[in-house]
Amino acid sequence: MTADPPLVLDIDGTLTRPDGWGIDPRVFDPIRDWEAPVVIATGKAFPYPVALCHFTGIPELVVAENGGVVYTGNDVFFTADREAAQAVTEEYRAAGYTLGWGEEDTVNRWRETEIAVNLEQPIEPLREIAAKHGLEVIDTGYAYHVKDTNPTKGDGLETIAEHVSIDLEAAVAVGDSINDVSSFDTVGRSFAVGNADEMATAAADEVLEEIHADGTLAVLERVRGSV
Ligand SMILES: O=C(O)COP(=O)(O)O
Ligand SMILES: [Mg+2]
Repeated sequence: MTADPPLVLDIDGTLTRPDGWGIDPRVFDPIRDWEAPVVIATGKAFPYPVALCHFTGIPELVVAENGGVVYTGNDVFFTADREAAQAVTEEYRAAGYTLGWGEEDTVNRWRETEIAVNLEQPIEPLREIAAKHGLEVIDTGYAYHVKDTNPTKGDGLETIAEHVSIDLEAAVAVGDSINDVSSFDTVGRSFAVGNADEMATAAADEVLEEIHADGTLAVLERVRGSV
C-alpha cells in the first residue's frame, strides 16, 4: 500500500500565482485532499497561515514568522520575542526611515516575534542597526525580516513533529527562498520552485523548471502516493 508523504509548504513564491502575487486557486483542492499532514511554514505573521489552513479546510499545522511561532493544532510555541526587533525598527525609524507599510501596518500588527520591513526601504542601515542588536535581516523576496538568528522554519517543523505524528524523513518540502533552507535540511526530500533564490536553489534536492504554484502542483503530482 502506498500513501502520500507529509508536506511542508511555504506560501509566498510557492503557492502564489505565477505572476508572483496572491494564492493560486488551483492549490486549494489538492492540499485539502492530501492524505497526510500538511504543514504551512511561512515568514508571514501567525494569523495568515492559520487563515490559509482554515479557508483551505485542513488542520492548523503552522510554522509562522520564520519559526518564531509554532502551532501544533493544540499548543502554540513562541521561540523569540518581538522586543529586540522592535528596538531595531525604532532606531531605524528614528534615523528617518519607515517600515513602508503605511499607517495601520497589517503586516506587523499581529507579528509576535520579529518585524517585517517593505522591500522598498533601504536595507543597509537596517542591517547595520540589526547587527548592533545581535539580530539578522533576511530578504525573502517579499519582505526584509528583522529577526533573532535562532528560530528557523526547520526547528519549528521539529517541534510540530514532536507533538503530532509526522515522519520528517518521509516529508516533502517546497519553497522559494532563504527562509526555506532550514525546512529543506529538516525533511527527507526538498524542492525549490523555478523562481527560487540562490540559497533555496542551492539547498534543495531538486530544482523545478516550473515557477510558483506551477512548481508546487508539479511536485504534488510527482510525490502523491510515493511513500
Ligand atoms: O513573509 C515573507 O516574507 C515570505 O513568506 P513565505 O515564507 O510564506 O514565503
Ligand atoms: Mg517564500
